[in-house]
Amino acid sequence: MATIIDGKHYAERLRAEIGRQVVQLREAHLVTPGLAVILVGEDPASQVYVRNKARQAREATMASFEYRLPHGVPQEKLLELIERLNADPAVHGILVQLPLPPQVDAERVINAIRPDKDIDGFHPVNVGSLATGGDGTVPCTPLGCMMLLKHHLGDLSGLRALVLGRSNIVGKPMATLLLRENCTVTIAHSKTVGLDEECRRADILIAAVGRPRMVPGDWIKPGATVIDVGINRIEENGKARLVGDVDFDSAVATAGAITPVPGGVGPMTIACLLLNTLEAACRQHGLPVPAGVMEAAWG
Ligand SMILES: NC(=O)C1=CN([C@@H]2O[C@H](COP(=O)(O)OP(=O)(O)OC[C@H]3O[C@@H](n4cnc5c(N)ncnc54)[C@H](OP(=O)(O)O)[C@@H]3O)[C@@H](O)[C@H]2O)C=CC1
Ligand SMILES: Nc1nc(=O)c2c([nH]1)NC[C@@H]1CN(c3ccc(C(=O)N[C@@H](CCC(=O)O)C(=O)O)cc3)C=[N+]21
Repeated sequence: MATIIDGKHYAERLRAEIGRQVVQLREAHLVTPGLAVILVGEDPASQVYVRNKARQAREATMASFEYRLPHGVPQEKLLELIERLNADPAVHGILVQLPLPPQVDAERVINAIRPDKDIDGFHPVNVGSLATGGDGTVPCTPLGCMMLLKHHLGDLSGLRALVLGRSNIVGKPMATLLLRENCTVTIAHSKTVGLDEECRRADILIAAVGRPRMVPGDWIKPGATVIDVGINRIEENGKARLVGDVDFDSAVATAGAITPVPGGVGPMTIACLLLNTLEAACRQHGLPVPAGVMEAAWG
């Protein structure tokens, strides 16, 4: 039986430590980190995430600003709002919830965010920084996955990692982070031939596909560490529920450790968003970025 990696618990501890750092920052330097979240349209799943982000930011005593724009909002209005937030000294982090409706060019919107306020790490400046080993913002979901992996495995050097999915927000930055930790990295996607065999070679399997329970237990190398990023809403026995990209019930018998859905990567994503906002606030005020936050939180 696999060890269940309790992302919810780790995220709670991390948020508590971030909260302590926020209080120190305010007491020592009169700075309150501010997070602005923009949601376009009424996608129910996005509404849940945005609500959770705002609530958890406030719990960490950060300032939270929420902007809800109608589905049909013209691109110019969205760009104007970003310009305003770019210039607002109370806002240190700006997140535009993806996906965006078709009349909006997501690339243009991301490019409009000031790179030092891009707490998602999606701006090309931050993407380039990650690729070349710089210290720009790392995307929240891969950062959260990496924290769980390092805490569980310690040194990742020489391990074979398979990243299933190559999106800009999860798969690609995840692969870059694993490479930085000296893993031997394979990236698989919808055109990959022999996916089951690729998976069976992996000591670390990251699933970020968006297909409910696509990875069965017999694709998993015995003892492997499995990080399930997928968040899929399905209906089962007449009830709505969330499942990952991995078939948890069969995977738990083969894997050495596995993250559940819900309660795995999702809560870590939000905790890392708050961490990125705290760090952005420090940088924007010319203050040192708090070191060892994860160690302080988890011991
Ligand atoms: N827990 C969290 O915090 C977060 C969870 N998510 C979840 O993670 C999942 C992935 O998200 P995201 O990266 O944005 O998704 P995308 O849809 O952007 O990317 C999906 C990737 O999976 C690949 N893929 C699709 N079908 C298959 C298949 N049958 N076999 C192999 N590869 C396949 C695609 O390949 P190709 O490139 O060839 O099309 C693509 O690279 C979703 O469930 C999403 O909800 C996302 C962000 C945060
Ligand atoms: N610009 C941008 N940045 C993102 O980081 C971003 C985005 N857009 N668009 C959508 C995806 C998805 N995402 C999640 C965040 C938290 C949970 C989360 O907290 N999940 C809980 C369950 C929540 C529930 O019940 O729905 C869990 O897994 O336990 C899930 C998914 C961030 N994303």
